[in-house]
Amino acid sequence: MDINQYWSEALKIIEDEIASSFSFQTWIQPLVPVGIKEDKFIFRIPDPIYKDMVEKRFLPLIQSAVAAVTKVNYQIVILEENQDIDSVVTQTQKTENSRPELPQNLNPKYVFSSFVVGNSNRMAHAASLAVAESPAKAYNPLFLYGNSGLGKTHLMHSIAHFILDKNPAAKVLYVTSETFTNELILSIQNNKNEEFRNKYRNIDVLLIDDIQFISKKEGTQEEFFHTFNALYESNKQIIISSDRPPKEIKTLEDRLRSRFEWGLIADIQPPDYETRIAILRTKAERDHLEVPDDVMAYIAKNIVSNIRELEGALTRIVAYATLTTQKISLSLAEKSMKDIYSDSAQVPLTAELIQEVVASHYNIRVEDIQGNKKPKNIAFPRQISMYLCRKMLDLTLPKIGEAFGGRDHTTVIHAIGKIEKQMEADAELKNTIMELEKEIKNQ
Ligand SMILES: Nc1ncnc2c1ncn2[C@@H]1O[C@H](COP(=O)(O)OP(=O)(O)OP(=O)(O)O)[C@@H](O)[C@H]1O
Repeated sequence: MDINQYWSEALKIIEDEIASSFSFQTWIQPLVPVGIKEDKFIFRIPDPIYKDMVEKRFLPLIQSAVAAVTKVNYQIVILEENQDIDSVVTQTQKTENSRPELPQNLNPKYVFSSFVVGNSNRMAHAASLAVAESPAKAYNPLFLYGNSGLGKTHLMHSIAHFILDKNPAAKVLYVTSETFTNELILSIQNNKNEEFRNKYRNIDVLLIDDIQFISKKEGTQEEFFHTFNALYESNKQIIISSDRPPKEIKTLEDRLRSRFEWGLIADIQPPDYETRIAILRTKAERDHLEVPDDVMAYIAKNIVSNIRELEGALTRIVAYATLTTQKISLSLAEKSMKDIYSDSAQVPLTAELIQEVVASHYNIRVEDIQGNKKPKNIAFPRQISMYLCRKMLDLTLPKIGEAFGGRDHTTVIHAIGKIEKQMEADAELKNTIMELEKEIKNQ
């Protein structure tokens, strides 16, 4: 078994042990196993703010699950954000292992061959391929934009894989703008600005995801401006993604906006019906699933604007069939999707909807939930709303922060952690939150 297989077996054990599936999704699923070195089973976590919480609450459980699967009592190590995997092993092993490793934050499944091309993404796909084939020669920068869940990250990782396959020595760096910001702040705090600059300016290809989040951060914009110039002037490729085009990113400095427009801007639109069906077919084939055509058609008709949700619906139907030991059929699909999609066709599930329901329950105004006021009678419902947004919506932490008046993602994670902990101790609160969740679903 390889490390990923070990981890997927261990995950099953952990999932059985953790009572709350939400805790499992929030704290355990983001862990990415990256290597077994000597007596250590090593993970990376996409956001450093999770590390502390995972170590405090779940380390013994992770350790025993890994031991049960591997039959070895590994020490569990979660890497620090900038920590290199080699820094946790001894010198002897380092020399044996000199082959460059794939950047750990690239998803191996996000490659060009698994990307389904349709009218909605043809241009973005062609531009990405051109950039991957001739970095810094075709379009520089390449700016990809589109709504959530439409394949921007998939295309960016595909470019990185393609370049690395052709030239394993290429220095390719993929980061989210959130990581860029966090690393910049850390470098300032620790007086390591030189190191930060070396890291970001000494590369061949920089891919930076979700750039819209630097819009309110002047210091980050300043640093990114210099990073951009240094790379561009030394003829290095820059690829940027955002949920909107440069001209719609508010409070972005003009000098950055104009640079983003220097190269090629390509948008990704929601897929048409045929592409949605093709994506579902590809997924079913890849996962060796037998899914009747009418079931595919049912999913593709109901989920139109987000590919992550499209794939999620298929997964849900397959899971439902397995759990209830039935064959996948149209009626089973209808039943399994009823909870989420029946009424939501009229009122889409959004952060605003969650804020409205919570505000009305606590008798406060939605604007207060979204605003900055600190009294407990407002701050507490706000934290509950953040928790529910994370639980019920497919939104990243920065996107939730944005829905609450542009708050930082650390505030969101703090709120989620706090509400989770209080729910464990307070059955009444748990009940209230479950009722709110039901009410939101029934809107
Ligand atoms: N054309 C496609 N073919 C196959 N799978 C796709 C396609 N587009 C998106 N997907 C899949 O949909 C999911 C969401 O895509 P991705 O994470 O790239 O979206 P995104 O645009 O970066 O969203 P966000 O802005 O929320 O980060 C992924 O699992 C991805 O593999």
